Amino acid sequence: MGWYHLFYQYNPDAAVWGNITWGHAISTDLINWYHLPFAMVPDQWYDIKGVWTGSATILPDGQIVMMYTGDTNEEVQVQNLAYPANLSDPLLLDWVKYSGNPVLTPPPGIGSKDFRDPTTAWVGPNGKWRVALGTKVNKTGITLVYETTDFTSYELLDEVLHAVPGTGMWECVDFYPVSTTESNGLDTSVNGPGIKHVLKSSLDDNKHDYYALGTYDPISNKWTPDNPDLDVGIGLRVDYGKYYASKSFYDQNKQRRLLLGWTGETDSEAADILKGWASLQTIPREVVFDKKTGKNILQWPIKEVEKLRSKSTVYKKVLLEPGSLVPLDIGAATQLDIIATFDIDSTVLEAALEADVGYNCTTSGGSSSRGAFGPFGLVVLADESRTEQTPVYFYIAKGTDGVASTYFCADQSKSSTASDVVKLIYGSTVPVLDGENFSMRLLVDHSIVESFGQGGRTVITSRVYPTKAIYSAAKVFLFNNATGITVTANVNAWNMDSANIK
Ligand SMILES: OC[C@H]1O[C@@](CO)(OC[C@@]2(O[C@H]3O[C@H](CO)[C@@H](O)[C@H](O)[C@H]3O)O[C@H](CO)[C@@H](O)[C@@H]2O)[C@@H](O)[C@@H]1O
Repeated sequence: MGWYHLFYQYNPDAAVWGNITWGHAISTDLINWYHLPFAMVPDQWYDIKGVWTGSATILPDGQIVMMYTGDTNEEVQVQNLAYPANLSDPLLLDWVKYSGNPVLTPPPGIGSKDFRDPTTAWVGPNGKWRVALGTKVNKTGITLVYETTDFTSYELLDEVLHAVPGTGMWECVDFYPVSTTESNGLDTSVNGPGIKHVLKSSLDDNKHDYYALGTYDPISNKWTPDNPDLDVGIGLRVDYGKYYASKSFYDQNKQRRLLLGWTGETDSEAADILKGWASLQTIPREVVFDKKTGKNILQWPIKEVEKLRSKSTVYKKVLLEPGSLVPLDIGAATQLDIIATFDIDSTVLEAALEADVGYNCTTSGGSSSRGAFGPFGLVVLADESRTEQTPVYFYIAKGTDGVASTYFCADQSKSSTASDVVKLIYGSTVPVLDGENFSMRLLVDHSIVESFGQGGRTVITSRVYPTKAIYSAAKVFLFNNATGITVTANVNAWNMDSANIK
């Protein structure tokens, strides 16, 4: 009926985790939101210690089944059901917990605190619904699958969907198909030729979201990664910054798969308590398979965010000599959408024998550390003298084998003069194919910078806490700190209006 519903983990009592309740917000465009009364509170023995993560499944007859983890009075993780009290209410204000809860308790061999976060259900080859859950046995992260016809009684399938030793507890598992040939998203039950499946897990041990592409055989209920060296939890990350417990859903009206993610704070808990809130939802992202590389997903801010764009400033062919810094005059630079491309003379790169072998964003000296072919990119949330700044950049390294690798990094080391803030340098490699220039898109919004490298092949979410580079004092620069290449930049920057949150 035209509304997107977001249900989220919320503590009504404090800006720290606890008393977990289901917050509820609605939107027609996923950008402007209305907060509604809580959908569910911890008030039953089977969820009194918390109404934890769950997922909705919309059945063919329009019924909505909500399955969620409850933390019981004895701190056992169980799975429960809830339904909208009135399906014809477009706001879905009231939720009824199923009288037969819990519908699932930890099976033999699974710890009572290691059994949570049911996925949206999909239909198996026998017509039965399948639901996946995260768990661990010893240090092996595992996805279990249950089958059901009515969502009230379940059978655990013998085969686990997937398991990866050493990855620990898998939280908020997400499992969905992507088309390798079409650009539209797919409903969760779709499978067949031209389809790969993404398996995503949030690793409790290091609080990062990992994914891998693979093939799902519904007969054996086995998912096999395309590249076992890049398996779930040991390979690609959904986001290389502060980003966790993301979940996707299929937007049937616009035939796209959308991803919502949680970004916590990287300042102190005391600061969160003082300001009275903590954590953000990132701008929703559309997810597709990267047909060019065939090896990763692409994440891109939903089209609707562009409605917030106001004044546009364009810079064409800005020449960035080695060591240069160019201010961009775009007014108050705290709410921005910036797209920038960078061209280099590739013959210089080809002629080089090796450069920065073993480069790593996190252990590098950041944006001020100069190499032959990087860093170059944008500096955002900077004050005039750049005592505070958040650079986002590319860095090209060349191995002894002559192969060049490009890194996409975000450097928070000088993002704030405040002392109680984590200031890491985030990032990873990003595939840049022959003939492509280097491209990035940044969404800047006061204390968050969402950076999308090469069309969303590598994504980094940064939380930053500038004290000087705020409001009209916030500036943007182009920079090239490489010693061996001149870079030509093209930029389109939009100042962004605020979203309406009511
Ligand atoms: O709210 C519970 C749901 O959230 C998830 C995924 O984020 O689990 C989070 C988790 O950690 C929270 O509790 C910790 C204190 O016990 C706290 O330190 C942390 O900051 C919180 O996010 O909740 C469980 C239980 O505490 C813990 O094992 C997780 O890491 C999801 O799995 C839950 O459904």
